[in-house]
Amino acid sequence: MRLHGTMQINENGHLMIGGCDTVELAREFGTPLLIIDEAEVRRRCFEYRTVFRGTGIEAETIYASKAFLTMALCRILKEEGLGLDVVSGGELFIAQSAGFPMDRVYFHGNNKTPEEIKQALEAGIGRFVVDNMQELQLLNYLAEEQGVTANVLFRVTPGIEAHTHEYIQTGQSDSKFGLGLANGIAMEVIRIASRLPRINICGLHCHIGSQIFNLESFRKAGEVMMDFCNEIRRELGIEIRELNLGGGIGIPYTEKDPEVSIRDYALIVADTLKKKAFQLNLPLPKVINEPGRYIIGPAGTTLYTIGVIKEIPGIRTYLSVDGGMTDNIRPALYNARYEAIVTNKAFKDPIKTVTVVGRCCESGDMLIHDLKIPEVEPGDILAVFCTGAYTYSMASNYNGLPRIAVVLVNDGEAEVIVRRETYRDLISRDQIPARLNL
Ligand SMILES: Cc1ncc(COP(=O)(O)O)c(C=O)c1O
Ligand SMILES: N[C@@H](CCCC[NH3+])C(=O)O
Repeated sequence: MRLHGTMQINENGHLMIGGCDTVELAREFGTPLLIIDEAEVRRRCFEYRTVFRGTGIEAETIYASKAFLTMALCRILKEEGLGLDVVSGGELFIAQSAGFPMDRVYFHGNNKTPEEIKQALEAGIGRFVVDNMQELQLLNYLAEEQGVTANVLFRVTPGIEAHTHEYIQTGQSDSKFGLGLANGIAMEVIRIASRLPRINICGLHCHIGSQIFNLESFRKAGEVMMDFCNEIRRELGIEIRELNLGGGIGIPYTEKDPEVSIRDYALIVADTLKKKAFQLNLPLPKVINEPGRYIIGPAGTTLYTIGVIKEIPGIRTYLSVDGGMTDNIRPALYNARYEAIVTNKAFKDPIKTVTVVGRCCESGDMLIHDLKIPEVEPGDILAVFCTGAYTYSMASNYNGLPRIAVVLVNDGEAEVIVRRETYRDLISRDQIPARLNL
């Protein structure tokens, strides 16, 4: 069992995070509860932001909001000097509301609406990551209307299949994202962009997928992108100065997963770009990294209260908790694996294997298939590790379950950064047509 970030077990055998006793946190704030370890978020931001130092490559790190975004997190990211990748007007609005510096915002998405593009232009965001020809034309038109210029990166699908779950691969040619390299569409769109008055071409972007452990995929992506920079210079006479290599570094959810070193990642990227730049006589581009999971995943832990324990003799023990696929869809969606401990019995030896399930009306609502735990009883608290990324941000109200609260812990202090939803929230947007009045 791997403990993450500031986790410790105290003398009572309770799990501590950020100097707070998780058993106390469960009592004070209720469960399910997502705990974010602030020091660990900051440490990971710092690590990413400084990892290219000494490689001779200029680098910038922007956090992929889709992994988890709240206004408090925006403030932390701002202080840590990161930028922000947003994929919707909604994520942009959260950043705007938190006073995040707009010039550090990158706007992604394969189907941005005219309203979202206008919102982003008015906000004065740093970069649009243009995904397709329609968007390019629309962006130029709307920028013209506002009398501004849009700074643009082009999202390219480099034709690389990263070794990860097929639902989270994005770099292959047959993808809804980005401009194809092999079929010439990327070059064609950039050619058109170079003639559009309101488009300022800053660079290229690619993102080959998520939860990737094999760093060689990033080497290949770097090579393909540098070759493409060379072609652009040859055909259009444009020098590409910014290269966004996306996110996607994998994290160890369980002891079986390897731990990827972002130092190794930075060395591979720097080595690849330097070699290619030398070979092709190209300027070294600035590298932009876009991690989501790496920054927030291990910094998050979800607390649940154990409820019904159902033993089917000779087959299995189901241990039900008070959350499930509504606060963490990943096991159901990607067959994702997690580790957990009973936080009030952390010193007790495991004596049996159980299947941890949620409370939704779905047989697929499983959180952990085989968890070894000590003797437990209803009311014990289960802490599931590494749940910061793509959990709260993918949460739903399925089965009328209110979304869970999020608490930020640091140095023995715990503060709510997202309050728990109430039943009132569940009906707050409902309207009853007058004809249905009683
Ligand atoms: C364009 C883009 N950038 C960055 C990310 C962040 O990926 P990860 O959380 O795996 O680092 C994603 C998600 O896969 C993405 O689609
Ligand atoms: N939501 C996914 C990753 C997809 C990232 C977005 N491109 C996950 O939980 O692993």
